[in-house]
Amino acid sequence: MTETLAPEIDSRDPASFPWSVFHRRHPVLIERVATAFPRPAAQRAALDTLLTESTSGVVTAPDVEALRHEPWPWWRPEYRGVPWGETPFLWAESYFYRRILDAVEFYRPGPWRGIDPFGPTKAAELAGDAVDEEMAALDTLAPDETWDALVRSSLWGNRADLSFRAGPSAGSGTGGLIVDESAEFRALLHDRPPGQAHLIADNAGQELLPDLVLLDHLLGAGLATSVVLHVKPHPYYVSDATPADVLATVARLAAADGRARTIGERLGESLRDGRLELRAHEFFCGPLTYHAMPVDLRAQFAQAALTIVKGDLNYRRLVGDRLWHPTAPFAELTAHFPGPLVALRTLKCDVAVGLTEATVETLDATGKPWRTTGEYAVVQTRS
Ligand SMILES: O=P(O)(O)OC[C@@]1(O)O[C@H](CO)[C@@H](O)[C@@H]1O
Repeated sequence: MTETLAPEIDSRDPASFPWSVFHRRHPVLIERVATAFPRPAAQRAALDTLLTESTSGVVTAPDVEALRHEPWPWWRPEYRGVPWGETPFLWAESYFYRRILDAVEFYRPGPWRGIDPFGPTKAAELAGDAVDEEMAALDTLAPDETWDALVRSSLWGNRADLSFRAGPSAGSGTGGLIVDESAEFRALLHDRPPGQAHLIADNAGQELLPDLVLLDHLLGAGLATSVVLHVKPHPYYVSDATPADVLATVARLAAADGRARTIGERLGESLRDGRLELRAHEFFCGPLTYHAMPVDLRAQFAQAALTIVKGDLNYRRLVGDRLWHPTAPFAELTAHFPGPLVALRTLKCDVAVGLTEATVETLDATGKPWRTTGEYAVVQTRS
């Protein structure tokens, strides 16, 4: 049971998934950030220093100059001098991404201020064929399959996370849904009076596009009176959606043909008339779980008819970044979250909860990793 907290995940074990994130994914990521733009040598050096420090050194304090321009309220002085792997994985990853922003002078007044270090990769994905295919597929949907198809593409869009492509563990096949509460999700919207629906976004590109289409559907089908889309206020994890990414995605839809264009134009209208509201709370870029949500954000979800929580990182923050037993009850672990919720998540880290004993046995019996490959997914609800 969950009365006692399971161990918090860290990245000290070289055989662990979090270790591979720091030692295999991050070098690829740093190289990409370093070369995506012709950066001055000082930025390249700062990125290299960060990589060396986070793989074989100890945690150092954030740059004072950077903090003057943008505070990072989550700095923990007790971690100074500690090997990165011995700090909580959730904190360490978050700090790593903040340090990337500092290395590329994201907050420092000057020419690099506000330039998204992941912008080129996100732009390439948004311009790519996969997005064209997703948009073209909208024209083939029969009305009676629309809901299921939109939920499916929002869910599996999470698998397309760009950080995944920086690592070796992306599987090719799709394992499938290992918790499927799609019917409960549907009921939460279809069998209740419509209210304000919220969606906590995850990645830009192939994930954000179907998220936006889903929100448009909620409005158009009368399943929500208004919708709120929560994104990161600034670049965070490699492919995380920012307000600029939302606007680019709406523009991409509106510039397409067929149904995608209609949806894009309608989303633009909804942004203008406030039926679709974009919010970007600073907390979304912090290393804390949602148990520690500030009161203003908590109040927003408390009055929501439903909150859709997207992706792997949001899931870790929702249930806690801990080595829970995979049968630990989802409802119990998310009881702290105000209001009804649904999690749409492909599994890309060690955290797994809410599975049945039989499912765990079947997955374990495959003899292959199932928690971290993105091949499996869950739709989990709590009313
Ligand atoms: O939240 P997302 O985009 O679904 O997934 C993000 C994520 O998979 O990337 C990291 C590894 O790079 C994981 O720690 C993390 O959970």
